[in-house]
Amino acid sequence: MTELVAEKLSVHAGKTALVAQADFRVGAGEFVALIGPNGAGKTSLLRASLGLEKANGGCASIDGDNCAELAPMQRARRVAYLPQQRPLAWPNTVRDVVALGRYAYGAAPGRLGNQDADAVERALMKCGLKELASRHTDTLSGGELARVHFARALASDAGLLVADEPVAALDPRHQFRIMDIIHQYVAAGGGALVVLHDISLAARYASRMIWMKDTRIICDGPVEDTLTAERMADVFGVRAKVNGRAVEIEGAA
Ligand SMILES: Nc1ncnc2c1ncn2[C@@H]1O[C@H](COP(=O)(O)OP(=O)(O)OP(=O)(O)O)[C@@H](O)[C@H]1O
Repeated sequence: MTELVAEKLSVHAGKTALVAQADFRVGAGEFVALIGPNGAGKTSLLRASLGLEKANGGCASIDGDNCAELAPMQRARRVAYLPQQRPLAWPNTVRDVVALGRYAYGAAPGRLGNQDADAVERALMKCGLKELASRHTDTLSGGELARVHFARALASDAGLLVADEPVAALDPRHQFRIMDIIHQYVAAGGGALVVLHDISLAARYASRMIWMKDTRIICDGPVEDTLTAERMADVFGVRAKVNGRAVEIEGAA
C-alpha cells in the first residue's frame, strides 16, 4: 500500500509561480485523474510531489517519507513515474527498454532475475507488445513507443503509478487498452495519478478528479460531484453538456 501526500506544495521558476499551495493525497485503490488546461501546472505538480523538482514551499511524502529525501532507487520501487517527455538515451529493443523498469531492483537489460523477467513479460503482454519485443525502438511508431514506455512503468510493479498523459499519442483502441490496464492495476490494489486531457476518458475511468487551473488545485472529488458544465466553462473555457460521467464538449465558450 503506497500513499502519496502533498501538503501546501509550491513551485516557482524565478519569480513565476508554477504551482501554488497544492494539497492532495492519492492512495491504494484510487484512480485519480489530474486535469486542467495547458500550462496549469500539472507536470510541475507531479514532478515536485515526487521530489524530482525542487519545491519552494510545502512538502510531499510517500508513506510518510519526505519525497525530496528519497534516493532514486527507493522512489522507483514505490512509484512508477511515466513522464510527458520520454527521452531514450539510445535505441534498444522493446524488451530491453521495458526491462529498464526493473532497475530499482538491481536488474538491467541482460541481467534479469526470474522475478524481473516475469514482470517484463507480463508488462509486454498487457500492453500488446509481445510481437514487437525484439524490434528496435527507433523503428516504432509514436503510439507503439508510447505503449513501450507505459510497459516500462508497469514492469516496475510499484504500488503507485504516476503518469503524465500516458494515452496522448494513442489511437482510440489503444487509449482504452491502457486505461483498462490502469483500471486493473488499481483494482489489484495500486494507486494511480494520471494526467489526462481527454475529459470523457478521464470521467469514464477515474474514481476522483483533481482540477487544476492557473497554478492551483481548485477542486478535488468524485467525478459525479466535480464534473459540471460550469466547471468545464471555468477551467477549460468550453461549453459542455454533462450527464453523470458523460461529457460532450460543444465548443469554445
Ligand atoms: N523552468 C521554467 N521557467 C519558466 N516557466 C516554466 C518553467 N517550467 C514550466 N514553466 C511554465 O509553467 C507553466 C506550467 O507548466 P506545466 O508543464 O507544469 O503545465 P501543464 O499543466 O503540465 O501543461 P500541459 O498540459 O501543456 O502539459 C507553463 O506555463 C510553463 O511554461
